Amino acid sequence: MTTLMTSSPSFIVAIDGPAASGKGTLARRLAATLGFAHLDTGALYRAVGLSLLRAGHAPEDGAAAIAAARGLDAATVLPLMNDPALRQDVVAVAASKVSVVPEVRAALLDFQRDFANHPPGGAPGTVSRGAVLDGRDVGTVVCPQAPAKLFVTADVEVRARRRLSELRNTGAEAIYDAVLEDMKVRDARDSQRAVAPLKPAVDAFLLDTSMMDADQAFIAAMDFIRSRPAFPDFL
Ligand SMILES: Nc1ncnc2c1ncn2[C@@H]1O[C@H](COP(=O)(O)OP(=O)(O)O)[C@@H](O)[C@H]1O
Ligand SMILES: Nc1ccn([C@@H]2O[C@H](COP(=O)(O)OP(=O)(O)O)[C@@H](O)[C@H]2O)c(=O)n1
Repeated sequence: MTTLMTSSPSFIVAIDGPAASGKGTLARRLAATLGFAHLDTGALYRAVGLSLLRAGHAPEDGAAAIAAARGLDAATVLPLMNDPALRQDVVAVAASKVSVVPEVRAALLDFQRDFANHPPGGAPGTVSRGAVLDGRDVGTVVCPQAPAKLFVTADVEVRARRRLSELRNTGAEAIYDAVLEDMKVRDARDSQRAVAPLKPAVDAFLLDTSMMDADQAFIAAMDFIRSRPAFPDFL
């Protein structure tokens, strides 16, 4: 990852979209190509959901969710990012329930903004020249000043098939109808909540990946990012 000792502003790529639209796959590849740091903001909400489930609380328990979100810091969250337990469907559902609570969202905001503005480099104490964050409200709330915003989507049936094969590849037992239904309920909850609902930023580039493979989505996203006036000339 590129390191930098100057104080040039971080170039932020904000990627939002519904479940299994391909935003995480795209964000990881963009970050690797550009030499930027990557933050999967959904993993923060999943970490709150998972800690509630592990402590035996219902995901609807707002007070427990607020306490869990306030207790997360970089030292606890970053090692959790690759924990396979975060990827379970039950954790995704819990994440979407805790993410409705405004105090939970507020508790996670500073961490996300700090990551975007001071993205960590590959070695301790270094920073990257930019950051790619993916989630639901990165372009609208977390980093509304980001020079490159993308809204990645796909038909819900396509997304359900993608998530089904992803779950089955991890050895989980999953049924298409149940995955599709869960996804519809989660999409509705994410889009209809009062605070930071899932929606494209007004200046977001809309990328419908229903008929695209991951390579085609990557090429379209890179073309858009390179076309942004603030795109750094060192890349
Ligand atoms: N454009 C694409 N076409 C087909 N499959 C894709 C595409 N992008 C991602 N996938 C696959 O779909 C699944 C969900 O992608 P992911 O990036 O995790 O979505 P999200 O982060 O939006 O939930 C993964 O198994 C991934 O490999
Ligand atoms: N920036 C974000 C990211 C995720 N979330 C919530 O966290 C849940 C899990 O997010 P995710 O990105 O890990 O989910 P997938 O898109 O991978 O299925 C979402 O359904 C949202 O409810 C959010 O509210 N805001």
